[in-house]
Amino acid sequence: MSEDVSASATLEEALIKFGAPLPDEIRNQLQRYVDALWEINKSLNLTRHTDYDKFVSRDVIDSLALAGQLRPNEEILDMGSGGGVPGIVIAIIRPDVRVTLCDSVGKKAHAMQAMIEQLELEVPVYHNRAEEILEDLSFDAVVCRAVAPLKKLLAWLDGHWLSAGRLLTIKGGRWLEEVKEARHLGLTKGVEIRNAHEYETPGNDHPSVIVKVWPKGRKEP
Ligand SMILES: C[S@@+](CC[C@H](N)C(=O)[O-])C[C@H]1O[C@@H](n2cnc3c(N)ncnc32)[C@H](O)[C@@H]1O
Repeated sequence: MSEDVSASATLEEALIKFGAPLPDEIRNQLQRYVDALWEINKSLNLTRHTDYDKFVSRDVIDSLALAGQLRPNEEILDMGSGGGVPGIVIAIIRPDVRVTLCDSVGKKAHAMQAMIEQLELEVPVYHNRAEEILEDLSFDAVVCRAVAPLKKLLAWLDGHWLSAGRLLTIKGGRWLEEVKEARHLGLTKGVEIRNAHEYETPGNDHPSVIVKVWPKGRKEP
């Protein structure tokens, strides 16, 4: 366990913080995923973190927060999953949600495929840009973390809202500036944007925010 729980948290602490008393089987699977990713990351740069507890306290907590915004039976696309954050965590802790992973970089998609097989999860993994997938498949929500500024996400999803459903993206203290930037570029005209959930992560001064975006005219999803 980390000495300084204010700066980082163990997996157990992260789960307690989110009031997620998960069955042992799911908790063990989550631990297996974190261990597998950590092992792969020694040879392949899938997460920028070098500190295991920090990875758990930022990435896993973000994923748990996002998982809390999803409804039973929803079908979601994790855009730019990298090493599986938040998609693999959501697939493990929310077996009632159907997750699809994608990354535009082949080595990341292949590493995720290997972890999905190791964890025996039924999760499709695509080596594609999310926009390409949205040409053929439909989802209730697109989720993403640390992929791009809001202006880029909105530009990519423009014209794909029927198949994207809504966007749930994790942002930091600058999220309102990102909204202003996107508005200035005329990228917010067709959408509603709202702070759907705010939460603290260990060692961060600013709360993290889950920003929800959906097409104008549609009832808030
Ligand atoms: C900084 S990484 C973040 C990975 C992961 N979401 C996380 O939080 O650790 C961003 C990832 O998004 C991928 N990416 C960027 N644009 C994308 C797009 N339009 N569709 C799919 N993947 C994309 C990149 O290849 C990269 O792996």
